[in-house]
Amino acid sequence: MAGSSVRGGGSNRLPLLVTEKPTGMATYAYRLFASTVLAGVLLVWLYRATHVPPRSSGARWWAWLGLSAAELWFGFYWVLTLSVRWSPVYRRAFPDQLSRRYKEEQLPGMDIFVCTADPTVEPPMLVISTVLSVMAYDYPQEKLNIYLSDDAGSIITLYALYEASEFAKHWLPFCKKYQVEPRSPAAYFGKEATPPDACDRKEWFSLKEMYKDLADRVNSVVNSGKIPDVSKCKLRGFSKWSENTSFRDHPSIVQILIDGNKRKATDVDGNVLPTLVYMAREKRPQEHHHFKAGSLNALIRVSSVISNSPVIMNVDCDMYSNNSGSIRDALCFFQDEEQGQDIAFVQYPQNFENVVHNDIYGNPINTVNELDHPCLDGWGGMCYYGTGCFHRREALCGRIYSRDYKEDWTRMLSKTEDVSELEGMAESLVTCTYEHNTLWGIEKGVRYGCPLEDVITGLQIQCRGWRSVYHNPPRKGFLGMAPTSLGQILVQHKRWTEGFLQISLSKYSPFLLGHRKIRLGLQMGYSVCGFWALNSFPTLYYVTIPSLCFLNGISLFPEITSPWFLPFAYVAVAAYFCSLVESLQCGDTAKKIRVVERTKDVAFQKNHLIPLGRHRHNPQIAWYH
Ligand SMILES: O=c1ccn([C@@H]2O[C@H](COP(=O)(O)OP(=O)(O)O[C@H]3O[C@H](CO)[C@@H](O)[C@H](O)[C@H]3O)[C@@H](O)[C@H]2O)c(=O)[nH]1
Ligand SMILES: [Mn+2]
Repeated sequence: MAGSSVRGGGSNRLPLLVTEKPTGMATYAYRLFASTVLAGVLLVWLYRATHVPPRSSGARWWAWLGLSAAELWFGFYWVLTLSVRWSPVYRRAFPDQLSRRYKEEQLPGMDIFVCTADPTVEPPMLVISTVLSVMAYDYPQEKLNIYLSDDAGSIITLYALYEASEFAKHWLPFCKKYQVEPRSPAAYFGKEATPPDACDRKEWFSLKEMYKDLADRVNSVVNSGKIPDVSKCKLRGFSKWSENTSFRDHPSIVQILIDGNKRKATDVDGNVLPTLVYMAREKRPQEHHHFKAGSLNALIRVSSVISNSPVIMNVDCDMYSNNSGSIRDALCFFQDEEQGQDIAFVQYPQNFENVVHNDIYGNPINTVNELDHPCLDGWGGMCYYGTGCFHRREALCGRIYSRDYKEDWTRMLSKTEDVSELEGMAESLVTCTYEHNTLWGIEKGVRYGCPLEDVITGLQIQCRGWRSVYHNPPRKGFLGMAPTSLGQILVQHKRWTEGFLQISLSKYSPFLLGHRKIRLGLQMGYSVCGFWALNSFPTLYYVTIPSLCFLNGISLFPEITSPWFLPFAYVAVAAYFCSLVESLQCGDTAKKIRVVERTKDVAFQKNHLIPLGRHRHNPQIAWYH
């Protein structure tokens, strides 16, 4: 793919990042092809306009009218899709250069947010495996701060997190010593049945055993619904739950499980551990909580008094870090002197671990990951889709981009020593009423009031002058769970398409909100998803009406011997052929089979990890190999 490339960094230094474009030849060939299709589309429109049957032909006239409208729509939609084919860019980061340029102590602090909402569909073991995977990033531990938002306000999740904080003391040094990948213990032990050569066998088995014990303890608490009394003495937070507490009605709870500042918070090798915080914002039945957007905004505020790092990363609890180098990769973008100034966020693709190569439901979304997103990036604005994304805190909190703004990457919060004072302060920021009459959810933080809050948030950030980039390294940054049954897929797609359509038809449409603020290509790029749902009407019309007319002897298309037949045939064949080639190039296969149940190690899963049949996307399959 590499054609021309733009280098970042100072002119006499090696770059932190390189931006590559396809070769000139490939681009011109595609554009030439696209113009022939455009000519075909115009001819189809011309045919429809010049061969309208007389009004008196009744059904034929009506069918003709509908068909013309459908073809007009398809043509318009195809023009929109040109924007996500036009000029892809591919980014490469050079973390080695980052470490050459900056000493470890000069690297910025990093706040990582994990969201969970329901311990029955997102089992605590899944949540803490994700938490452990992000705690184990290859990054100075004293600069890492992990926050878990629990929208279920579940004491069991806090208990699981407490267990995870103890296990981390063994897991983190082990990961570092043996360069373990991936660093989610569930995914790692699920994949590796025996110790790799580099590992000390005894150490490996004892760690695996320790993990099994942890899973046993957590799962037995999940099953009994009661946490052991001895654990209760260990954390102040446990006392916040009372008889009347429910997930819809409870006070705010902030518990710092590991205080990275404290000397005693060290792993078994004596290295500091990352800060680990549990948060359940206050919930009252009469107050709206704004779902995930509300919890992300609460996390932004809580973290602002505990660590206030200039970079924030967020993941869903079912999406673990699969690459311990992602933080350093992302920093190459923010810290590049030439290209990084105006970057607000770096979005990683959504990849799934539970799909097979020939997935029938198209879950791997290969063309979107390999082509659409690089094109959005090419227009200066990859969208934000809610997980696997690194944000500049200032941009997320509403700052308008200006050339003179210089980020102070090394800023540190002068921390209050007293942990319970800090917790109290943080708790006061996540009460139900805190956001009343503020700009939270409007101009600040993640937007409220729309099913795709993340996409609008990203668009708003771009409208404030910032740019965003897409990074898709060979070793995937994050792996999540894809829905596996037709029912679940339909529900998810309905939510996405509805959400996108709602945006496109509202005042937040990329054409209105982005007018003169983002490039036309990007507005069109957003609209590809935005208007996707509308395709269903012309498609339904196209597959039913002409067939019905055909059965009744009403002709709507040119005779095969007529020259007008050519544009119809060409447009159809060219469009399908092009999308087949694209899919194959992006890693799809022509074969499609169903996601298969993984039977490997089922006994291990059953006994030691998550009770099967709990995860919402995956009722039949345990969520790891
Ligand atoms: O009230 C809520 C509801 C959800 N979540 C969390 O939000 C995440 C995503 O929710 P989920 O129901 O799993 O939605 P998906 O459809 O799987 O998520 C996709 O679509 C969402 C809406 O665009 C994005 O926010 C997600 O990042 C993206 O993975 C999960 O971690 C939940 O725990 C909360 O924290 N609070
Ligand atoms: Mn999900």
